Amino acid sequence: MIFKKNAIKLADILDSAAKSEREVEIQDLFMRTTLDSICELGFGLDLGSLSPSLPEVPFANAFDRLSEAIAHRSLGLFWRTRRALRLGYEKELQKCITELDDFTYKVIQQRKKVIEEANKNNEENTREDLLSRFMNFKGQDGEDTYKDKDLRDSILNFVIAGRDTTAITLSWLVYLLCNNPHVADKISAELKSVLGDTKDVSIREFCELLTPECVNELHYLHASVNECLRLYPPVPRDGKVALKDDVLLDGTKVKAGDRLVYVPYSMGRMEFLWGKDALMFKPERWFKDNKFQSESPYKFTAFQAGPRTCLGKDSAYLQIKTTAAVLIRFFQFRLLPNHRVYYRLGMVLQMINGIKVFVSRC
Ligand code: HEM
Repeated sequence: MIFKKNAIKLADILDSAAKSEREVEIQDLFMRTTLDSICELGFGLDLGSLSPSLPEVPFANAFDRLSEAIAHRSLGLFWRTRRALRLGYEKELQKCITELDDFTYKVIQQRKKVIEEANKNNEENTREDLLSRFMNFKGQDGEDTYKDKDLRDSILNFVIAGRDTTAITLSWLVYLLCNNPHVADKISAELKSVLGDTKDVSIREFCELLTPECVNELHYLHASVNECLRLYPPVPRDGKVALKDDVLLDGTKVKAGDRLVYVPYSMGRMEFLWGKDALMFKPERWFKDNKFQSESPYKFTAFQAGPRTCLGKDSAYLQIKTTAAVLIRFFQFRLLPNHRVYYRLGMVLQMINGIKVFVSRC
């Protein structure tokens, strides 16, 4: 399974950092882990960004610059004029779009060739990645349902939605566990009670034991991930446009075309929603009578609510919990003294200089 494979690659990199007592920037490693996973799921492509040499990945680089440029557009005035004149961040944004387009269209053309070749040889196209599935859709006239531009948009949408969000959650989780080691201890105890004693088990053997059914039983780990998403939602603010006149629950009138913004970052920290200890990282708040209790998505808004709720939520939990279980079982993390963690301006709640940690084996 893709998530386990990449969790093992990540663990191997951390293992060598632990042996050489090197500091690591773990947000970058998580970004590589989730990028490789989503590219394999989405394109059926092994980008190899998590290989031991940690190569420069132009595709990922263009994504990061694009996110920052879009955030500048949403804050700045006169962006249409800047776009027309290709000034400042608008120039950068166009450059990033071209780089991402070139990469994606190349992948689409390569896949088309593979499918044409298979058709010629009367072989079935059995590839299961999203791109291949989208390409298999045909209209009644036998024509492709999705044109190249639709394929580009769908695939990039999945990469944008799936890479940063999951990596950012893992990064903040490590940050929170470094500051709350008693929570890491409780997760370790839960791993032991669900998987048994894994003292003499290798990382690969541990991953074998970690079936999706086992991952589902890790309620305290799930609660810790939810606490992390409550305090540090990867999509910290989100905007909507009203399609028709409406009245909000508190009586506020909304007109068709009005823009509304909701802010999961603030909602996750409101005392009237979460109590006096709203700012504390406390996985226990997700348990009632010793049983894990989920919250309404209109209160816990990290994945949004309603018909346009996140499509990748289950997949995200599976990857986050699988990766976190491996890391917590085999490693301990310590924040680098004097490394200050700051938010980065962007569409998502990334850290500007990442998160630097020392890592050691448990
Ligand atoms: C912790 C991880 C994640 C968080 C917090 C998250 C959050 C969100 C949020 C807030 C939205 C709504 C955005 C909007 O409409 O304005 C969304 C939509 C979406 N997400 Fe996620 N996401 C996560 C992981 C993923 C993953 C791993 C995938 C794909 C494998 C994914 C796929 C999608 C898709 C396709 C949509 C669009 C749904 C639609 O418009 O109908 N997400 N996500």
